[in-house]
Amino acid sequence: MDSRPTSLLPSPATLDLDKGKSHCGNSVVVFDPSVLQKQPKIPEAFIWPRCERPHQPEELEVPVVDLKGFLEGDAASTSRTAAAIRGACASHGFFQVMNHKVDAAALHDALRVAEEFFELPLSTKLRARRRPGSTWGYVGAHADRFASMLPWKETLSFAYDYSGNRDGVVDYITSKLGEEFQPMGYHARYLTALLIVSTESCMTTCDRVETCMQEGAPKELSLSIMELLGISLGMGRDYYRDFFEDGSSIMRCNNYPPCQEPDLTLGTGPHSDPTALTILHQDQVAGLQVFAEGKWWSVSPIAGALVINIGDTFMALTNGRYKSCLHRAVVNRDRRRRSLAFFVCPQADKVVRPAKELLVGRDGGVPRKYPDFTWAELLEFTQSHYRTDASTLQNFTHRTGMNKDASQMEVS
Ligand SMILES: C=C1C[C@]23C[C@H]1CC[C@H]2[C@]1(C)CCC[C@@](C)(C(=O)O)[C@H]1[C@@H]3C(=O)O
Ligand SMILES: O=C(O)CCC(=O)C(=O)O
Ligand SMILES: [Fe+2]
Repeated sequence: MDSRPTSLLPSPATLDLDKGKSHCGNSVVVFDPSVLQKQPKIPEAFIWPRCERPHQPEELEVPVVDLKGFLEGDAASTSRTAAAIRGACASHGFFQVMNHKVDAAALHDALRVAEEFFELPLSTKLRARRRPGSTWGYVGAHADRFASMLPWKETLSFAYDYSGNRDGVVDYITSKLGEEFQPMGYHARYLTALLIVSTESCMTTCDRVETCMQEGAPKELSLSIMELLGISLGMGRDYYRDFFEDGSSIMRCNNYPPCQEPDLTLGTGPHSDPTALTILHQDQVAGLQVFAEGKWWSVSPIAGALVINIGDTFMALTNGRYKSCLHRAVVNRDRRRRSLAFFVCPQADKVVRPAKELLVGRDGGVPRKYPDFTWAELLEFTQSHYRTDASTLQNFTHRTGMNKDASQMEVS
């Protein structure tokens, strides 16, 4: 007889939250990785349809771009880098960057800090759980929002304010977990700063935190990539840098525990990121897969490199010239996997609209593919109305009635 748990309740690995219901009407359940990772049969809710199930694909050859020359102002190196990025973004939107000035020790520390959080007892983590509609906080398997095809992961997310004020992170952690967790709050603040800051290895950790906070350096890597994207599109280096300068981004730590039936589930389901750009640090355990040329490919970690991918919002800004590509994360039997995703987003109310230079083709005007929208609108759609997948932008367009003749819309 099949002893598979049919639901998440009342397994010891799960817990009723506030005896409540989620906003979609399901019992609110959470999963405890310390129990679930040892269960020989995973609960039904984590099983994905056969057509979505993972396999071991070949490696996708994505360009590994060395940022050294560009960051030092070398013109020849900058145009080679921009050309490599142009090729990747026009086909699948994925590339990796080396010599990005985020030091390896800082990334290692960031993963360790995230791990410290994920190893806390479930009841403690739940004190920091994300509230419906918010991007902040701890989430286990998205069981508060969805009832089936649950992802085999837990996440901790923070809004990342480009103004350089990260005290909100400390306040959030201490208000949810208690004053005794203030050091972890500072670690989390440190973590949000580390991923995108230029640091010098001789500085102590404290010095680095202070530098991040005082000089507002944390946004530099994402804005450097925006410069390269601008150059690669012939828009000049400042165009997207300026657009994203006051951005409102999201930092997310993902923890994918081991799973005894890894072939039946997914760590993160197939989706395109709704955001503009994602900077991803994976630990040394492979798991990221990209759908290109009609099949799934692996994008394995390269020591020292960060994975960059274009999201739906940047695809819309380029009227579809640069692609936001379907990807997912798989899990495995023996090793937990961790990743840090920095989702770069425009300021919430800024209108996302392609520049007129990108609406000119060989034979004249090119019709608009997407309507004007704001990041606040698209974010609200993904959090309240639609589970992010391959067609988020398309469905967002239809749902909001913005599919009126987009080609007639005003251009900037
Ligand atoms: C705005 C966002 C929604 C998600 C987090 C950020 C950027 C990526 C989105 C997500 C990771 C895409 C896969 C599905 C999702 C539900 C997840 O598995 O976490 C998405 C995030 C979310 O809706 O919380
Ligand atoms: O963990 C990964 O490798 C990818 C996660 C991802 O795609 C996401 O969080 O959007
Ligand atoms: Fe993603």
